[in-house]
Amino acid sequence: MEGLLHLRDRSLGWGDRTVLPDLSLSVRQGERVALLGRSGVGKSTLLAALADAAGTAALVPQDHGLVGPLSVFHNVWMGRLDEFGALRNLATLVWPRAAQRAQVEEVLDRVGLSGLGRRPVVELSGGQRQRVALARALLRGGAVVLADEPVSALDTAQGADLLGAVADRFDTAVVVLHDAALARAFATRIIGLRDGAVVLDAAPTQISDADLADLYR
Ligand SMILES: Nc1ncnc2c1ncn2[C@@H]1O[C@H](COP(=O)(O)OP(=O)(O)OP(=O)(O)O)[C@@H](O)[C@H]1O
Repeated sequence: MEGLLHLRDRSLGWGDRTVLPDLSLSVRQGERVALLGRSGVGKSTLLAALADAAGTAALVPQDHGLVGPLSVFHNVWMGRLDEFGALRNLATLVWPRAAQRAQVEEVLDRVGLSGLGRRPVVELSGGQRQRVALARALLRGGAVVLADEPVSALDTAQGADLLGAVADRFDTAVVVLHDAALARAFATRIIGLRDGAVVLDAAPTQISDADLADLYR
């Protein structure tokens, strides 16, 4: 059965450089996938291909994809820009309505950034920026989220809490993580990449700590 996100016999890479040759992967509706593997193995490359396959999805890029000089409010509201026309978006940029502010404040509360809506993103810490990027995805919502190390700058408890928010908000998720414990707690399926291939693909309960450690050797 084809999945919600489906790649078949794809060679993924950049320019003439192949990173993941002959890759086939399906993500089914309702799955929460944790993508693990060493730095440079191709996790972001795979996520980019899944974003193309998804067509529409909430995205949390590794570099957060925020506009530094703009406020937290405006960066979070960007998650919903595609729902409205240019004029309405311009009006929101200049003079946000109370209801819009309230919607943004609700997701800011959820990520622990209450009251920071007016602050320019450039004035935030790395962990706060990461939470703004998560808040933007939570506001956007939708069926699928694709997130690249969305909690890497947070402590384990905060990371687990915010991954819980992601799990509550999205039916299907593919999340690059580097913390094996967080991956076990969050995921219904762990996919491990090594040497250009998927070498692990199973439920967390079927995967040993030694299997996970092997990914990083
Ligand atoms: N935009 C790009 N243009 C060219 N090469 C790229 C680009 N992005 C990644 N690469 C290359 O593709 C390979 C895989 O990178 P990728 O970012 O997918 O790895 P990763 O597993 O996500 O790494 P990390 O954990 O460090 O983020 C690397 O060799 C990298 O140099």
